[in-house]
Amino acid sequence: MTAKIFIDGEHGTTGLQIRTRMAGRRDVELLSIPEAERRNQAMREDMLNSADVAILCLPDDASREAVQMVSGNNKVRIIDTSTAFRIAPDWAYGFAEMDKAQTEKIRSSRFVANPGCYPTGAIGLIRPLRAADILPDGYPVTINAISGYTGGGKQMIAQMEDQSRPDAISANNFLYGLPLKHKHVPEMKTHGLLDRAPLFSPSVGRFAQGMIVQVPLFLDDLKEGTTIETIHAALVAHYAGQNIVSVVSLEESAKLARIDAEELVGQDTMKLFVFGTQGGPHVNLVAVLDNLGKGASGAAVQNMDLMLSA
Ligand SMILES: NC(=O)C1=CN([C@@H]2O[C@H](COP(=O)(O)OP(=O)(O)OC[C@H]3O[C@@H](n4cnc5c(N)ncnc54)[C@H](OP(=O)(O)O)[C@@H]3O)[C@@H](O)[C@H]2O)C=CC1
Ligand SMILES: CC(=O)N[C@@H](CCC(=O)OP(=O)(O)O)C(=O)O
Repeated sequence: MTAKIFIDGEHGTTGLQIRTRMAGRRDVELLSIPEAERRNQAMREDMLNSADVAILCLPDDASREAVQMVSGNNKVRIIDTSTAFRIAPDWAYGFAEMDKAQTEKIRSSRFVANPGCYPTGAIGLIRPLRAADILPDGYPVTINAISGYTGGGKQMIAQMEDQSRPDAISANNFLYGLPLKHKHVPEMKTHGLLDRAPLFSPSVGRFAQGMIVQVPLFLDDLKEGTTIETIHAALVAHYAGQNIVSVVSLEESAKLARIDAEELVGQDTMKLFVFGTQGGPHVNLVAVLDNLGKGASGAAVQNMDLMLSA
């Protein structure tokens, strides 16, 4: 059977990349609204209620409004890429690899919240260490990250690419989220299984896509006896049996002089690394992903495929 899919926000950054990933597929039929009508409420409502799966690629408020539009419809299933429902208890968090039970939750859920791009890296690194009791209660987790500028959607893309705009950004690399209240912190805390909100400092570089997320740790403050090897082994065990998240071997990581934020551009996978020196006091956990791949559009398609396999 062909599943009807409607991408609300199909002409935006995330929506367009989902459409590209669906091109040529025969198992799905894309319902579509012309770009000029993208904010036409009646057309959106009609499409939302005609779909088997609706993928919302909208700002938070518009996502909430879209969910309202299908409130009388108990057939359509929703994948929301915004921040609106990521810690809502009746929504499944769409990161299948974060936990052994998550695949089934996504498969059987009507409402799936696609994770944020930075949280995919951060939760991917932190949650296995919390689940294995390596990262103790109260540990002051810090998360530093750099994203390609497409992470800021159409507006930031224009600000970075069109220097004639009055609001053009000329910096090649900038820190933001300076009040330390980024919208991703609640989901990092909840799905990272943290008892204390992490301190998150994001940044943007002058490259379109790609991302590095770092979680540096002091070994002395982790579970007694923790080493770079035990951390690496916990990550390897956590991600065994799937092929989306890979953990790079310690030997391979030790040979690297640099990590490239653009390494996985165009791919829907994520790589995790554990850096440090054997016997040393610190480790740096690092995730590399495409903000629009496993960080957004690629993850949405993975979630859709799981839902359609129910
Ligand atoms: N870019 C990224 O890397 C990631 C994005 N996300 C999330 O995905 C969602 C979409 O982001 P992104 O694609 O980057 O954003 P864009 O700004 O690139 O695209 C958003 C699209 O939604 C449309 N839109 C905005 N408001 C409404 C409305 N009220 N009704 C109908 N359509 C509307 C916009 O139209 P118009 O052109 O008229 O404004 C645009 O086409 C956001 O919630 C974002 O947080 C998640 C992970 C990563
Ligand atoms: C570079 C940049 O601006 N990134 C965005 C995060 C990406 C995004 O749009 O947010 P979600 O992942 O929550 O959907 C931000 O910091 O708000």
